[in-house]
Amino acid sequence: MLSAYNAPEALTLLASHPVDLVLLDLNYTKGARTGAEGLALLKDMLVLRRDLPVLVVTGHSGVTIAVEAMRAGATDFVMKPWNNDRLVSLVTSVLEKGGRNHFSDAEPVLIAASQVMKEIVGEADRIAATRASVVISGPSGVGKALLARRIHALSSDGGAVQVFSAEDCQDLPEAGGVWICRDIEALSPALQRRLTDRLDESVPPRVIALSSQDPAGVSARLQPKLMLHLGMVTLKIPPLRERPDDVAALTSHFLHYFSARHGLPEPECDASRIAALQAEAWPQNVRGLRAAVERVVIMGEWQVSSDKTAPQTSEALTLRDTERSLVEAALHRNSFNVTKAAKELGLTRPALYRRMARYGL
Ligand SMILES: Nc1ncnc2c1ncn2[C@@H]1O[C@H](COP(=O)(O)OP(=O)(O)OP(=O)(O)O)[C@@H](O)[C@H]1O
Repeated sequence: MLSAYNAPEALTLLASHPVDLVLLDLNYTKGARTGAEGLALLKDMLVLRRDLPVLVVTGHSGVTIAVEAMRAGATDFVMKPWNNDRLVSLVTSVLEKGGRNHFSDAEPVLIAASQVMKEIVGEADRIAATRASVVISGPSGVGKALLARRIHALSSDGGAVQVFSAEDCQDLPEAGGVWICRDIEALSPALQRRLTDRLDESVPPRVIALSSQDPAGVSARLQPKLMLHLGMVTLKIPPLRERPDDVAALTSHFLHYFSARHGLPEPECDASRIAALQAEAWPQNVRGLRAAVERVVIMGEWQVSSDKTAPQTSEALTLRDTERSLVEAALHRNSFNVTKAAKELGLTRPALYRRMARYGL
């Protein structure tokens, strides 16, 4: 049996262990009475594991909130103070019925501890149930694809989702439904026109467009008619270095997750370690932090500033920084004429676009 005392802990356990059933107190924080926190956690758990049996336990907030929880996907509820025999028989019958689908359809957990991420996730959840298209922008590795999958998971389009990249897209998908399109700004003018036509149809696909450009960069590169459809809702995820609260929460999540996944002990992590991680630049954002923490788990020790890794990191950073400034300078010299800048840099236009997207230029 596993116990968690707050939402991030519960989600981490769920992502890293084969859980058959959850018993969820709808007011798990001392003094909480409305049941709102329990309902929010229930929703997050069901995003992670659509078929997870969850029995909610409710007292103060009464039967209305229990009914709301059932509507949101809880399997059943028990009222406080509960009768032990009834609870045991309920648990047994749910376990006997339940399919044991532990990991197969599990989505990675989306951790949002900072205020800014909470607001973005709140907005994403709010529009998830609609058919609105959305643009999610933010530098590489911040979690755009993860947020897009969450929107899909919470939407009523339970069906298949088509994920494709505009960069190597020769044609649009035939089927409708939900389309997650990476690097939307790289869509060719012809495909932009075709996409606009599809979105004008009576049953258009729902497009979740992702881009490493900021919203202004996206609208500068897409045709105005297409932007009218896509730009209805824009969510901008800031780089990880601007979200220290998320660095702390993600580190503890990944430590736990990878320890369970690799069957290894969880390395210690104190406040000074977290402070050091919060001071890092994280050029690859959450993707970089995730890989760094997995490495710590596998190696069994923190080597972030060891002799072996430090030079590699700084060399990688220097190369990256140099490339970024070369690309930026060439673009400025050529007044953002991509054809001329690409020629000057000895790159093809798509290769330059890729770098511009990578560096958010
Ligand atoms: N808030 C988060 N909580 C947990 N994991 C996260 C979070 N954000 C990102 N990740 C993880 O970081 C990795 C990168 O995320 P994702 O692929 O969604 O980023 P992206 O912005 O779409 O990147 P790119 O633009 O390079 O495709 C994934 O493994 C994802 O699960």
